[in-house]
Formats: sequence, C-alpha cells, structure tokens
Amino acid sequence: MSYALEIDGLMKEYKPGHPILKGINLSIDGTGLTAIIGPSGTGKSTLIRCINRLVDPSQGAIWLNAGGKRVDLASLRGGALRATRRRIGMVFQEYNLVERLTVMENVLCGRLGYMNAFAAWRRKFAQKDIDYAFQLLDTVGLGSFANQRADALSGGQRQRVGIARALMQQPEVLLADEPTSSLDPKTSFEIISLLREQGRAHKIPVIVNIHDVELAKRYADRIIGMSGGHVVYDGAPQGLSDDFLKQIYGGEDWL
Ligand SMILES: Nc1ncnc2c1ncn2[C@@H]1O[C@H](COP(=O)(O)OP(=O)(O)OP(=O)(O)O)[C@@H](O)[C@H]1O
Repeated sequence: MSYALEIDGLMKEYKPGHPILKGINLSIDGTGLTAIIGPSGTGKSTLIRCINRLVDPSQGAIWLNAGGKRVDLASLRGGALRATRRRIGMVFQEYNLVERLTVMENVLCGRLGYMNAFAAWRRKFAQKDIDYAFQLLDTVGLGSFANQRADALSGGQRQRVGIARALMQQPEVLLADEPTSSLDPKTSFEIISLLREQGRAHKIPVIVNIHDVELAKRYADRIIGMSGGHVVYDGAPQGLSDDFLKQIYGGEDWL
C-alpha cells in the first residue's frame, strides 16, 4: 500500500552526536487528524519541520505521495525540492502572514510556488486562482474580510487566513506546528475543528503538533506520543491511558 506520507528511520541532530529524532517510523494516510503530543524539547516541531524540509533530516527517508508519484523529500534538492514542497501545506503557530497585505493577497501567496518567477514578482495571479481564493475564504468563514489588512485581524482570524493560504497550495498533506498555542480555548477548538473538517473536505491527512492533550484527545483521530526523540504511543485517543501519559511526559502529579 502507498501511504500519503511514510517516514522511515528519520533521524535529526542539530549538533553532531546529539540526536533529537532517534529513528522515527510513521505511515500516515486517509483524511483524519493526527495529533503529535509530547514534552517541550522532545522534537515535535523538528519532526514537522523535517517533513516540509524547513529542517534538513540527518538520516532516513520521508516518502510523499505527490500526484500518484512517490518521492523521498529527505533526498530532494533545488528545483525538485521546491516543486514537491508546494504540495505540503503548513500552518504556523505565529501565523506567518504578511501583515501589510490584505487577507486575499495573503491567501494568494499560497499559489506563488506554482508561478514562474516573473509572474510571482508581479503578483500576477490567474483569475481561477483568485476565484479559488474567494471560495477558500468563504470556507474558512472570512468571506467578507478579503480586503482587510492582515494586521487588523484577531489571532483566530489570522489562523483562518493561514489555513486558507495552506489550502491554496492544493496540498497532499496539511501540517500545523502548534496552531493553537496563541489562542484562547474556544478559538483553539474552532481552529482544530476547521483543520479536521478541511482535511476531510480536501481528502488529505492533517498532522498537528499540539501541547493541549485534552484538545488532542477530543478532536484527533490518531495520537502520536513522543518522548526523548522516539514515538512511544501511536493509536486512537481512547487508548491514551494515564500510563502512556506518564511514559510520554514523566511524573504523575499533574495527572
Ligand atoms: N535550529 C536549531 N538548532 C539547534 N537546536 C535546535 C534547533 N531547533 C530546535 N533545536 C533543539 O532541538 C530540541 C527539540 O526542539 P523542538 O522545537 O523540535 O521540540 P518540541 O518538542 O517541538 O518543543 P516545544 O513543544 O517546546 O516546541 C530542543 O532541544 C531544541 O533546543
């Protein structure tokens, strides 16, 4: 079987001899939301960032099924890497919007990876891209905000723009690195629900690195618990017992 994403023996060390990821093996498919949980510093962001190659893996393979073709993201360079990377949508904790641009312009930025350099420089977007961006803005509940500047939005609204921009890439997989860390509990729930819903609507898997275990247990279809650079739990939220939580986070006073 060919998975949407298959990670095989992934290792990452920022300093030689000090591995952060110590041999991660994962297969991700379907349209569910997978939550990655684990203590601070265990390598959750590093894992997400290796997948979209914001960080270069030290060893291992990351197979992405892009348009029916299986490519190893870990070994790609230059133009081949850029072409494959545009098929990976990424939502950031701090939104990473261009503050002085409008909501619509920010969403259209998701298309830049598909355009030639001159068209990208002129920000000359095709009408079908503009139409799709309007459609996505409606989907994320910001239909009437297209002409607002990004710096006039609340955190939750910014994250909705970030999700629309990632979907604009027509990705094969959607990654989110702590997308709710800066948001209140109600908005966090809305953003996680939106990610899950959009994963289903676009028939792509969603992988979210998240600190809030309760939120993960309530809304994820699958939980990956990391500790010390290893995966120590991989299964349904219902199976994430206190024993596993102790193994992931250590101690028990907090349970
Ligand atoms: N660019 C970098 N250079 C050197 N070390 C790094 C770099 N990025 C992360 N690290 C280190 O790698 C380890 C894992 O960091 P990472 O951000 O992946 O963990 P995390 O589980 O996502 O933590 P948190 O939940 O606090 O965000 C940490 O010790 C961190 O200091």
